[in-house]
Amino acid sequence: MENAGRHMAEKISERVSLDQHITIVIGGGNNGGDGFVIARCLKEKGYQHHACQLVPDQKIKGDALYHKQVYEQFGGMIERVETLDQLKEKCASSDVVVDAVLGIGITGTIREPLRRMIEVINEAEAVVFSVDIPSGLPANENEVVDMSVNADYTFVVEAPKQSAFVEGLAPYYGEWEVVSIGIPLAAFSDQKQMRWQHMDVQRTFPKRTSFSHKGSHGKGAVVGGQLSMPGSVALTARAALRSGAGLLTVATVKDNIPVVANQCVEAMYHVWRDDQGILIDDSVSSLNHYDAIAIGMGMGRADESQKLTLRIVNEINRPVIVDADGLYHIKSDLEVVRARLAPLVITPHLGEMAMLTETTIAEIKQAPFSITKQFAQKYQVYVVLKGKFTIITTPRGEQVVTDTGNPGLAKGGSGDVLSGVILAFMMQHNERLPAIANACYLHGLTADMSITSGRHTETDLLASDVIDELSVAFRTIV
Ligand SMILES: NC(=O)C1=CN([C@@H]2O[C@H](COP(=O)(O)OP(=O)(O)OC[C@H]3O[C@@H](n4cnc5c(N)ncnc54)[C@H](OP(=O)(O)O)[C@@H]3O)[C@@H](O)[C@H]2O)[C@@H](O)CC1
Ligand SMILES: Nc1ncnc2c1ncn2[C@@H]1O[C@H](COP(=O)(O)OP(=O)(O)O)[C@@H](O)[C@H]1O
Ligand SMILES: [K+]
Repeated sequence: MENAGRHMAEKISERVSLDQHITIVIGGGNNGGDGFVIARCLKEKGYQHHACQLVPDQKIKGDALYHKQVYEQFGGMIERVETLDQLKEKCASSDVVVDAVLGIGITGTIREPLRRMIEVINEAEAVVFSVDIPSGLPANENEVVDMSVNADYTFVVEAPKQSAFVEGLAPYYGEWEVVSIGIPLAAFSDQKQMRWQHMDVQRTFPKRTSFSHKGSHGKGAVVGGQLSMPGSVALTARAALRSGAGLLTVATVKDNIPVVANQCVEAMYHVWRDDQGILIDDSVSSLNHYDAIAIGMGMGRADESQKLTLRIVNEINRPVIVDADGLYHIKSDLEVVRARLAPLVITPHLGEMAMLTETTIAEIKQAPFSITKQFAQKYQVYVVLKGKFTIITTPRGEQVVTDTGNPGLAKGGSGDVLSGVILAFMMQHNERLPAIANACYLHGLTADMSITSGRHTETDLLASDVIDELSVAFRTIV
C-alpha cells in the first residue's frame, strides 16, 4: 500500500503544479488506504490538499487505518464528509480530485450515500485521477456499470484489469497507466497480467543465428485470392516476407498470378485449380511440404472453396492460420476443427467471432474474454479476436491482450497483413503464444509509429504502408 500510494503521488505531482488544489476522496477499504498514503505524500511535497473521508471511522480498518494514523501523525487533517453538499463544496474548490473511494473489492450495486457521491464527483469540473480503478467500475467484463466515476486518468496497480480492455467499460478509465509496486502480482491478487508489452516482445523475439539459411526461417504458403481479390493474398505474402519468412509461396488462381507477382517479386507461385476464378477442391497434400499455411484471405465463400478449406484443416498436419472467408468455411463443420491435432489459429474480427459462436457483436463486446476462451477450449484452437484491443487465447485458455494499433488500421487489408505477420512468426518461433502475440503487438505498433512519426495519418495509412513500415517497429526490439 505504501509503494502503491507513493508511486501514485509521484505520478500526480508530474501532472499537477504546486499552486493547484487537490481533494482526495477516501472510502473504507484498501483503495481508501492508498488514498491516505497519497494524501501524506502530497503533503510531504507541499501540495494544498484536503483529505476527505466519505465513510464512518469504524469502516477504516487494517492497513488503511494504519496509514490514516500515519497521515495524522504527520500533521495531516482528515475531514469527515457526510453530505452531498459538503462534497460538492470540496470538489468545487479543487482543481484535482483523487478518487480513492472504491477499488476492486466492490460487491453488488453501489450503495448510498457513495452512489450519489460518485455522481457529485462526475459533475465536478476538477480533473479526476482514479486510484487503481474508477470507483464503482467492475474489474471484469460482462458486468453492468451501476454507477462509476468517469476518470480523466487512472493509475492502475501493477496490471490493468479486464475491464480496461472492454469497449463499454474502458472509457471510464480515461487515460491509464500502470503503477508498479515492486511485488509480483500473484503475491497479493488473483488478477493476472494479461497485457502483452514491449518487454515481452523483447524477451521472447527469436534471434537469427549467423549460420541460419532460408530454410531455418520457414517455408510458408498463402492460399486464397479468388479472381476478384488478388490484393488480399499479395498483402499477406508481402507481410510474411517482410516479417522474416524464409520462403513464401502464394497459391492462387492462374489469372491472379501476374497481378500478385507484380506486387511481390520475392514470392513463388502455385497455380491453384479454379472454376471461373474461384479456388476449388484439389489435391491438398502438396501443402504438407510447407512449415505453415495461411488460408482464407480473399477466397470468397463458394461451396468448392469451402470444401477445399475444410480439407486443408482436416488433412494438413502443419500449423494453419484461417482468416476472413476461411472462417465462414470452417463454421460449416466445426467438428473438423475440433478433431484436428496440429495447431490451428483463427483470426476473427468481432463480426466473424459472432458468426462463429452464433452470438451477436454486442454480446462479444460485453464478454470478449469468456466467449473467446470458451470457443478456444472447446475447439482446441488459438483465437486472435481482433479489434482496438486484440485478445489472444490458447487452446488451454491462457489469454493475453495487445493494445497497440489505432483507427488508421480500420481499413480493408489490415487483417490480411496481420495474417502474414502471424504466418511468418509462427514459422520462426517454437512457442505459439509468443509468436502470435508478438505479431499482433508489432502490427499495431507499426501503425502507431507510422502516425507518431508524422509519415502517415489515421486517414491515409494503408495496409500496404504498414508492411513497408514494419521495419520501424522491428528496429525497436532487435
Ligand atoms: N490487496 C493488496 O494488497 C493491495 C491492494 N491495493 C488497493 O486495494 C484495493 C482493493 O481493496 P479492498 O479489497 O479492500 O476493496 P475496496 O475496493 O477498497 O472496497 C472495499 C470497500 O468498498 C465498500 N464496498 C464494497 N462494495 C460496495 C458497494 N456495492 N457499495 C458501497 N460500498 C461498497 C466496502 O464497504 P463495506 O462492504 O465494508 O461496508 C469497503 O469499504 C485495490 O483496488 C487497490 O487500490 C493496493 O494498495 C495494492 C495492494
Ligand atoms: N481502432 C482500431 N484500433 C486498433 N487496431 C485496430 C483498430 N481497427 C482495426 N484494428 C486492427 O486492424 C486489423 C483489422 O483486421 P480486419 O478487420 O480483419 O481487416 P480486413 O479483413 O479488412 O483486412 C486488426 O488487426 C485490428 O486489430
Ligand atoms: K478508485
